[in-house]
Amino acid sequence: MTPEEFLAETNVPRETFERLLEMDRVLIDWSERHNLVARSTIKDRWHRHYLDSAQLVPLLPESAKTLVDLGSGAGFPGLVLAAMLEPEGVQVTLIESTQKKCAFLTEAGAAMGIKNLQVIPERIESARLGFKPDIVTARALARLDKLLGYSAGLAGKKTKYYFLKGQDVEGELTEAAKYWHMNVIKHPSRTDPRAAILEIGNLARVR
Ligand SMILES: C[S@@+](CC[C@H](N)C(=O)[O-])C[C@H]1O[C@@H](n2cnc3c(N)ncnc32)[C@H](O)[C@@H]1O
Repeated sequence: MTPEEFLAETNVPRETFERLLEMDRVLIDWSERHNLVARSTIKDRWHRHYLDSAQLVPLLPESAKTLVDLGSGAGFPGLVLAAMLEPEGVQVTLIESTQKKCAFLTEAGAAMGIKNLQVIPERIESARLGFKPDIVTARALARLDKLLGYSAGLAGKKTKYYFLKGQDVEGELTEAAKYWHMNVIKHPSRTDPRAAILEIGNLARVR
């Protein structure tokens, strides 16, 4: 997928597209020196990473004002969502424990001219938000049970969770159901027929 094909697929406003192109310029520059995303995925990054992230936007509640992305890595999905949701006034927080990746996220966010962005360079387990986010997102961070443990520590009763999940989503749901009550909607992925997006609400621990 080319950037122009991404634009046609998502129909993002021109200004948002320019910001994503700027993110990509910084990503490619850093990728020559650092391993930010798997090298095998760089050629098809507009499909594998940008579209994979952008597909979350139509699923998110319009009333949301705060979003926290866990283990953001090179900014997927968190930095893409920050660019796409800034016009809606959504504040985006990225939590990432690797300092080098945080430096990338901060530099890319500044180059993109994004103002609704906060990068927390800490482990999720020790991060203190000071607010209960409306939305928590994550991709390729941990299996669902562990993700929910991370999330529950940060979130409030009304928080909704959107996790991009791979092939073993059913196994992860079965495992997590031993420890968590939750309402789950499983959305098909637009980028990978074997993958799914889990939308989770009403999360509570099994007692
Ligand atoms: C496999 S990468 C995925 C990155 C990105 N979400 C993506 O899908 O491209 C997982 C990222 O989570 C970060 N990470 C892992 N455990 C973490 C923790 N406990 N707290 C914060 N970040 C963590 C790692 O440093 C890494 O950048």
